[in-house]
Amino acid sequence: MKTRGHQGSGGRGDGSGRGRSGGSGGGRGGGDRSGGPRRPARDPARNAAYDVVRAVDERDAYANLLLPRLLRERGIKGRDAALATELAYGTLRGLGTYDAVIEMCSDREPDPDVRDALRLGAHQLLRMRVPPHAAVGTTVDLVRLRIGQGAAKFVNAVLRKIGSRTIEEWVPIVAPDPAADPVGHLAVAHGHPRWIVSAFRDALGPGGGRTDELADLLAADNARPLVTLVARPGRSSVEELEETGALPGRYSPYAAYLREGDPGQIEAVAETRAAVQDEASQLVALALTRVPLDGDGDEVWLDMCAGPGGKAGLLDAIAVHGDLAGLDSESRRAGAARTVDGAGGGSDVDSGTGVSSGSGVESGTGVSSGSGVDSGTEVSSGSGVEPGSGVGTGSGIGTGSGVGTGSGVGRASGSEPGSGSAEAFPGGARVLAADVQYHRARLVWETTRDATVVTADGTEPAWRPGVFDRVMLDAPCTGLGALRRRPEARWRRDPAGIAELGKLQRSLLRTALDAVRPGGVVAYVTCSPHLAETRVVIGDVLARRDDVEQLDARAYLPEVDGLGDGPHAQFWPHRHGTDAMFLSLLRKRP
Ligand SMILES: C[S@@+](CC[C@H](N)C(=O)[O-])C[C@H]1O[C@@H](n2cnc3c(N)ncnc32)[C@H](O)[C@@H]1O
Repeated sequence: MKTRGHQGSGGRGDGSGRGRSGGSGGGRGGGDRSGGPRRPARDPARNAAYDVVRAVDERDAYANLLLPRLLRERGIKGRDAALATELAYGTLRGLGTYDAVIEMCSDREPDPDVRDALRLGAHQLLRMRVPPHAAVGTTVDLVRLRIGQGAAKFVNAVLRKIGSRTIEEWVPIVAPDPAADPVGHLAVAHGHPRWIVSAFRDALGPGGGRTDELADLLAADNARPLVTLVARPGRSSVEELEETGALPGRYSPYAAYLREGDPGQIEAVAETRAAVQDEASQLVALALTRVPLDGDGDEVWLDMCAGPGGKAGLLDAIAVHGDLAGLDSESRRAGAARTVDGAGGGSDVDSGTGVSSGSGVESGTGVSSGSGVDSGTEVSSGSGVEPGSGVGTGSGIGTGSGVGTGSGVGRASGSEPGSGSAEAFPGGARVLAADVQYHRARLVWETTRDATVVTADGTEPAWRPGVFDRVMLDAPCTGLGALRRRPEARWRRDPAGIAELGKLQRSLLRTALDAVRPGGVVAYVTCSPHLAETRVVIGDVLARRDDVEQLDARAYLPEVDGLGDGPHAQFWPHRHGTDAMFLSLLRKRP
């Protein structure tokens, strides 16, 4: 994983001169490795952190998947686990800054394995409260054990030089002059690729794009996020989560912050009545359910890109049980909802008989002709929608019948819409959750209760146009809004990928708008504030159609300030403590 190419324009600031490494002056120190890497004998936290940083660098491993596995396999717990986590994630977040300092302090390009050890040492010296002698000593020990004596000498010399200054002293030396190149300066100072800092500045906009606010945003990206839980309405409650030590959320009526511990150990989470979900992710789903619809009916909702199921899990619960803690139902739902009158024509949601003639979505037996999901298609394992194969009645994943023979993700029995609560949405609603990837659709199936789940490509819809009352399009995106959760992600993203994603986002938005009925509403959501994935996509798609009206999304989130100038709503880590989630609400004109 290279970082330098993404950084500011360099700038050896005050010209203080390159440090000399001293020592044996080499990455590997004369090839004294004896028979491959030795087994780490001690300091399990640093060894685990080093292994994670190496794996990310060498083979593009995902730190947030690998680290928990290593901790488990090696029996690393408690303070050691916390130390390993801080070392690995902090090092990966700060790579750009540390590489600039390492470059200044080395007389040659270190070998990749040595460079990773230097990064680990630099993080301890510059951003952790590890005493310098311990930071240097433990890193040198690790290098001696894992790489060799010569490399250890080199690392010792470079780390001593790094430790001779604080991070505040290093930044002016290694980063470009902030007056001449503010973006380049912030990129190095806060360890972000330059193009991402630029994109954030653009997204913060003229009022918010002040350098100090940009710096706050980048700093928030480097802070470890709180684990936020969602208590799915009708299935769990914030009070239940509070009993486990969690604190109530700031904005979402369903949010609770976990102060410590493994969320998987919480009973409500284990039973999928609650889940880990960023607060902004909860709020964009909630906002979609709060928009009054024009016209009759509010019973069939589509989550078009549902995997792994965070928003689908909440929508599914609200659909069945109502927004138990949100706006009152009158203001939320101006449109009169039809009551569900059992199976048959005219009813959009029904339990027990599948998606049947004239109907929308239903749990139970799959998808049949004349329904919300077209006949002639099969939603099949791993391959999205295969045309021409019909919809069978074989078993889906889990119990009962699914969509397509042995292939879809189905549900054996639906509960009666609205059956869980007297305060249910009038008439109840049902969610069809789709994802193009079978394994992600499966995760949706595991986390939802009443939703019907299918593997389907949203760009080639397996459903008829105009059948859904509400559509959630949580589009595939760069994820630049969630960098604090994925420590290495910022170094992996490539601005070149945005154009390709943009095509997919436009295509999905067009089909989402086609899928919703006149008077219904679409939420276009990204976990990225990048304008090319947000406003530009909306602008391009709406420029080509006159049947869509853009709503002021902020009006449906009255509990949240600072969402921008509208009509979109943009969350920010430094303002809201959430991911930088973007929401646009679009109504199909009646
Ligand atoms: C941002 S994620 C959705 C996150 C999800 N809504 C949640 O809250 O957990 C985007 C999802 O879109 C899916 N996806 C990508 N292309 C798609 C397509 N053409 N049709 C349907 N889903 C697609 C991806 O597999 C991925 O699961």
